[in-house]
Amino acid sequence: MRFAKGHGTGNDFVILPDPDGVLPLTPTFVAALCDRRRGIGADGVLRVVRSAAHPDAEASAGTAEWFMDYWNADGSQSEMCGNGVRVYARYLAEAGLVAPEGSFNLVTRAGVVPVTIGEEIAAGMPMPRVYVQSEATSEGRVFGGTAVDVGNPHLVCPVDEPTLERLDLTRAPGIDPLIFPAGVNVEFAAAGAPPAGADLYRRMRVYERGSGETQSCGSGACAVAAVALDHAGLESGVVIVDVAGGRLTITQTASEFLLAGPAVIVAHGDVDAQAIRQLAPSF
Ligand SMILES: N[C@@H](CCC[C@H](N)C(=O)O)C(=O)O
Repeated sequence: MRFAKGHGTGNDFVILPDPDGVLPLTPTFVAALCDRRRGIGADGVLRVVRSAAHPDAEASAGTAEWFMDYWNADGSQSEMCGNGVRVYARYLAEAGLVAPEGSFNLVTRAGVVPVTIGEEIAAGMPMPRVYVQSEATSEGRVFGGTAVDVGNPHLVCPVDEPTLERLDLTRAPGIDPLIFPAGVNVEFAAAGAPPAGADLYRRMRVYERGSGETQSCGSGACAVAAVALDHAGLESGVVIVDVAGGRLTITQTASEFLLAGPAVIVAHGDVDAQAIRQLAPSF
């Protein structure tokens, strides 16, 4: 089975080219593929499939040719993956499936996302909805936070820099299942001085639903930026969000919420699906 490997600010993905939607992907197979010792290893899987060939995207096939079929490392699916969109776009461009520069639309489970390819890749994310206060718990500490929907669910907890540094995210933070019945991605964010050209600055760590602590989460950075702008009373602005794997720039205007940053493809190869199947017998 052909695959590529790519990442956006250290958020890494196995990319499976499957234009006609014939690969019988299952949660156990995806989890085995993402296993960092016995599989290829990744935070998630991006199946590259035509919208017309996937039941979750058929309705948008007239608007956009390609569908991002995103899976978390544990085999669950999510509505949105901001870094996934950007890495997927880089893959399409390098494979000659879209123009190497310029804009096109990509279907996701959270709707159609406009993407612009240049040195960096920018995704026009769904407008965030900042909706309720909640809490996360970690190592017996309770952190107040704000729930944000960016197509997928997030809980953004402001912390100071020493706390951010010390947090143990090897275990999932506790969350309120009544507010987040389908789980939630939890971001911890510390404020700092904005670099030139930015209105606000945050450093962020994230525990992703279905993947654990990752080096970056694009939709999480958007959620952090949305809360930062909201708390600052700004309806538009540029927010720089630094993550372990690099820097993301989020720009809110009256009509757009843009997520921009690097996205690279680092490898192409063949994976032995039979060997993966032995880890995941139901494939
Ligand atoms: N890393 C992604 C988000 C992936 C999905 C998330 N784990 C979820 O379950 O919602 C990003 O870059 O946005």
